Amino acid sequence: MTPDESQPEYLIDALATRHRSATLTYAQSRDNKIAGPGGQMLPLSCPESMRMTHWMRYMHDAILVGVGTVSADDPQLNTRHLPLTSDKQRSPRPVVLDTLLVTSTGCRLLLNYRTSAGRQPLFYHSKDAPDDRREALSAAGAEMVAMPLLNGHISMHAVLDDLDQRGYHSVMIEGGAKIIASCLAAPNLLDRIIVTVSPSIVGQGIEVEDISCNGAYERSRSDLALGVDTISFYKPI
Ligand SMILES: NC(=O)C1=CN([C@@H]2O[C@H](COP(=O)(O)OP(=O)(O)OC[C@H]3O[C@@H](n4cnc5c(N)ncnc54)[C@H](O)[C@@H]3O)[C@@H](O)[C@H]2O)C=CC1
Ligand SMILES: Nc1nc(O)c(N)c(N[C@@H]2O[C@H](COP(=O)(O)O)[C@@H](O)[C@H]2O)n1
Repeated sequence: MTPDESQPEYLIDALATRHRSATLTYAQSRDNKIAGPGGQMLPLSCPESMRMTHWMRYMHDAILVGVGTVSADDPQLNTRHLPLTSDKQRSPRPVVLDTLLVTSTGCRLLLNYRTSAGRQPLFYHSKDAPDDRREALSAAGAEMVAMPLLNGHISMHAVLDDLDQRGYHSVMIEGGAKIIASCLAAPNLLDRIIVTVSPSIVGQGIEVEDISCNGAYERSRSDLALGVDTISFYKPI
């Protein structure tokens, strides 16, 4: 089953992939916040840009978040805002970076998989993660992949390489703040960055870097107005 509307042309162009392609994308306020105080999830995207985000999910093989995002938001990472996508395979494979395997076995990603409402989540973790956590998450439905750590973190390049070898060539990276910072710090990792900028001012909250001030990326096309939001597209220089 496919959505009853065609994929937006600007996304087909913006997501044109080569081998092993990574898109970093998230929603932020005008003052660069992606969440409220204490990591509280914020409804930043307007309905039109949220729909675009779900189109992006639909157009990638896998979707990656950090464990901080799973703990704070309990996300589903599916394409439910698109019409007629009851075929769960139309959603990208969920991927979680969880160094010490602290994810709750009751999280929605695992619950959806156990109830046949979502794809099996893939968890990347440290080889030193506790055995009992690995066993618990595995029993709850997660597929587990142990990785060596680089400066205390799982290497983003190693994860994308591993996903590529598993057949997940295009990966949409949604956050959160630490994952975004790691991606921006890793040379030659990202093929593109697509940021939804809401007109809201959040004040206190979790902040991300202003990409337009990052010397490694430049605008790849002019901004797009979607509802009340602005979508900004960047590519590596
Ligand atoms: N507005 C938006 O579009 C989005 C907002 N968020 C927000 O972000 C917040 C969560 O962000 P964070 O707490 O920073 O957690 P996070 O989601 O960035 O996860 C960070 C954790 O991932 C693990 N990790 C493994 N390898 C890593 C690597 N190479 N680099 C970084 N982390 C690695 C570590 O355990 C680390 O503590 C939540 O409040 C959530 O609401 C998350 C996604 C999108
Ligand atoms: N595009 C976008 N706009 C917002 O306003 C958001 N708060 C987010 N958050 C991201 O989406 C995840 C939730 O996904 P589900 O709705 O549960 O499928 C959340 O964890 C963030 O990654 N994104």
